Amino acid sequence: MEAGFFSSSILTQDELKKIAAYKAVEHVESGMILGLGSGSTVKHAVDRIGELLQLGKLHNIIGITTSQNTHQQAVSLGIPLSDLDDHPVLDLAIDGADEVDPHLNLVKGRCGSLLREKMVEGACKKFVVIVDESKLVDYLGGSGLAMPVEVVPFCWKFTAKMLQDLFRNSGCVAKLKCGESGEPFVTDNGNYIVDMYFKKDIGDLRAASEAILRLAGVVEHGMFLDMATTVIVARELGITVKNK
Ligand SMILES: O=C(CO)[C@H](O)[C@H](O)COP(=O)(O)O
Repeated sequence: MEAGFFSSSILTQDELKKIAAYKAVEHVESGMILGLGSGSTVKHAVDRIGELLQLGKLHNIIGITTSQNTHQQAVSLGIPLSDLDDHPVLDLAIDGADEVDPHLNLVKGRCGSLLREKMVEGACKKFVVIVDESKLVDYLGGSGLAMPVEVVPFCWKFTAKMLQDLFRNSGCVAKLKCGESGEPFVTDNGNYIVDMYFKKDIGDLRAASEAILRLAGVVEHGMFLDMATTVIVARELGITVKNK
């Protein structure tokens, strides 16, 4: 584990995200096939990669994006893009996370991009996760915030009830993710998201993952187990880098 220290006073959460993002971009080398995650933290990393390309400090990068939003951002910055069909093995992916546990397991997908993120980040040799310290938890689900599951729209209430029943011992409440006007949030893949909230630790994460994926209406869940190779945490007192 490495640590670095800032000399400044109080930093905003967005400044911490930017610090983690810039640190992650230090892992990017010319010629890499790069997975570009989604969300407000990785947005800073994508901006920085675009800037380094324009300055001529990086060359021949090919990005593979995990959401329409990141795709649009990368296009606007002139980052050359491709996809997993043409590049099934990536050198590096950079992405944020909603929760990070002490074993570097993650909850991701509160922005709704978990399926493409899991496909892209599962295909990379190195996966660098960037977070501010608010994302650190003792166990997944421990923030009390949503653990997202992408489900097919067909009879989503049935699937949500099955998910809730699966984790009744952990006090699970499953709710449909909705937009600002109350309409169902629709993913880039045309699916819905059911958010699970837990009152207690769900215990064996592998068993939980397998049980969720066995439900026919489920497309993918937001637990990223044993995938991150490095987690960069920006804290008020400095950066911490944790390696697998
Ligand atoms: O998994 C994600 C999107 O699906 C994001 O990485 C996660 O939600 C963190 O977002 P942010 O960087 O905005 O805090």
